[in-house]
Amino acid sequence: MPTVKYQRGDMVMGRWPGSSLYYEVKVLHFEANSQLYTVIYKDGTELELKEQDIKSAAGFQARPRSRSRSRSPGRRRSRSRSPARTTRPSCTAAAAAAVAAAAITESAPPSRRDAKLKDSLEVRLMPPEQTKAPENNGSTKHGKQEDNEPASKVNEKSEPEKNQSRYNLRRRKDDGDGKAEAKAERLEEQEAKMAAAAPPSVSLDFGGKPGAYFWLLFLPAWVLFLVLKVNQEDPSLANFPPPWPPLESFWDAKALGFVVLWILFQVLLYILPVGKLSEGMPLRSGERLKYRTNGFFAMVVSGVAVAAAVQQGADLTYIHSHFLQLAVSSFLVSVLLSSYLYVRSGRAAAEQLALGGSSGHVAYDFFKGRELNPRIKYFDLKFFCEMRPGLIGWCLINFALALAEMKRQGLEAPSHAMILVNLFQLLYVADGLWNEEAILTTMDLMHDGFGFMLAFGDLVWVPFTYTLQAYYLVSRPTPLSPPALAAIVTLKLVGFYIFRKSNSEKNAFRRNPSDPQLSHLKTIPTATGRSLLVSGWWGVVRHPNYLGDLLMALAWSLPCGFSHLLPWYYMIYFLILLVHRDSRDMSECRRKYGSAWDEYCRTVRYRIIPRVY
Ligand SMILES: NC(=O)C1=CN([C@@H]2O[C@H](COP(=O)(O)OP(=O)(O)OC[C@H]3O[C@@H](n4cnc5c(N)ncnc54)[C@H](OP(=O)(O)O)[C@@H]3O)[C@@H](O)[C@H]2O)C=CC1
Ligand SMILES: CC(C)=CCC[C@@H](C)[C@H]1CC=C2C3=C(CC[C@@]21C)[C@@]1(C)CC[C@H](O)C(C)(C)[C@@H]1CC3
Repeated sequence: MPTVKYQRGDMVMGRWPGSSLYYEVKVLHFEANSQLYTVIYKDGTELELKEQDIKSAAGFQARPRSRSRSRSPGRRRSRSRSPARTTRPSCTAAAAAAVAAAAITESAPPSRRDAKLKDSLEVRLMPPEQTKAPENNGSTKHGKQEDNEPASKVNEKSEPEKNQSRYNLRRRKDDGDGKAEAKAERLEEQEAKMAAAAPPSVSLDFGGKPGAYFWLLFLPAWVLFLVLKVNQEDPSLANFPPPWPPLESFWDAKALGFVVLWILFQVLLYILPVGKLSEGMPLRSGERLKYRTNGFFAMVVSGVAVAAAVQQGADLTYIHSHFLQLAVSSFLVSVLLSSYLYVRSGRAAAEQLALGGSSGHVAYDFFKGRELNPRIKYFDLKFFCEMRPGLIGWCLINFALALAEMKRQGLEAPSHAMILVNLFQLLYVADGLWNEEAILTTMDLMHDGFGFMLAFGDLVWVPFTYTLQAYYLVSRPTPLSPPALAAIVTLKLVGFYIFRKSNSEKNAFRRNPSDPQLSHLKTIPTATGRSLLVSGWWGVVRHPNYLGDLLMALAWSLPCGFSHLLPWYYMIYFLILLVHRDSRDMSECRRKYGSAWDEYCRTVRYRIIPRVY
């Protein structure tokens, strides 16, 4: 039975991942299964550390002040420059990177010095509060674009503070020992392993364990409610509950057949060796997965196939008349898929699990998803489900609903409102698939596990609730005046512009921070080595992409008029989803980036809507 060396509340020295620096940390928790301690640094960053990365404070000595002045400023200057411009580092991680660099260059043997220095700069160590340099003048304020200070200058400025909290980086027994180099290598290996391990969930979102049960029951029930509601002649809220159809009408084997065929058809298009192979963001293991980003191709081929089928006499209005059965069939597929995902996640290695999905509670983990990138050979299940069957299916259903409207209302062509809804949503999906690579830097792909929430969201929620506006219009003619039409189109285009530009800016920056086209942007360095954009779109609000998306959502509902709440459902749901996503992302980024995130939030004060929220 292993003993727990450090107890909750103990103040100890914790090594910062990727560096040899130790900072004072408080032990919050010990997880027996993973043998990891959750510790909190003074800047609020929480990390999981192995026992060997924790030392008692007595094993350290404060670093003598005089030695840090002996380095060559010229050399440090060249190394401390970041490819993308950064804000002045005096009170941020860059200062600590310089501090770390200084400390390491003194203690490492000359042959390893450069590599160590480079490593520490790449890591951009975030100091605990007391290592920060003083906020010396107004020019250090973020938002001002300045060159990086040479490391020496930063060090000298922060010297008084540094001495309170900097510690000798080497273990004492390494002093003067010729084997230091080999030890450093072993240390680096340990660091890599530590970074790869999946820490257990620290806090559970979505209401935790009881929340998981709630969502597992509520989400399918809500889709059923909406589908039944939109079929009511008078879908007003007062007309409640919607009539319950006979049990046998929920099931149609042919509908299940169509759903399965559609998914298989999309699988076939996905695996065709057509289109670019894009690299995902680095995983905790350092690996970068490859994704076949041929979504736009898949959409075009699907469109041609559907058109050919209609030409051959296929009646797409079947989708309208069997909406409920198709939704139920897709639900069954999503449950089977989620069960498979949950079972296979039991065999996944620790570093393949999402940080938030390994609570150990079956319902929660089933709902949230455990495995980050479940794959069958090169077939990435999460990426495929998010971008193909449901998303392209959404357009197919919208098109079928336009045909159903013509049939139901005896029209030669779809109504203006139906055309707007179809074109707007087609543009949204086509854009998502055209820029498919950008999905690789979104929360779902980078952080969320693949479980019921996303499987159901991708296969049921998107195709059967995002089409409600078109479904609503099938039997409810909604005339639009030319000025209303023009105003709605303008709103859609403005929203789309903000959405696309901001998403592309972040994606380009995450892929290549030194992209010359982004060199005008100001950034805040963080302890993880990644920077945060603090100007451009991401300097206006913290989620400019959500703002654009919400404006587009408004433009999708407006063509349906104000007679009922039902076509406004997407707008309301989306507002709640994005506000919740924003707060999930805030806590995740706070955990990841510590005080650099706080600094970003101080600089960019509003979350989604400038000057409002
Ligand atoms: N139609 C729909 O149903 C839905 C649409 N969407 C849309 O999908 C798109 C992606 O959304 P989502 O995945 O939620 O979130 P984002 O694409 O906004 O990704 C958030 C991540 O971006 C990074 N980031 C945050 N701030 C900065 C910054 N200042 N500089 C650089 N990187 C930053 C962080 O990740 P890191 O630092 O780790 O890179 C953060 O975790 C959005 O346009 C959204 O509107 C989303 C949900 C549903
Ligand atoms: C309530 C519930 C079941 C929520 C699940 C949420 C999912 C429906 C959404 C999570 C993120 C999504 C994204 C898109 C679709 C909806 C889901 C899956 C998206 C693919 C739509 C097209 C966009 O262009 C996009 C690629 C930016 C977007 C990415 C996020």
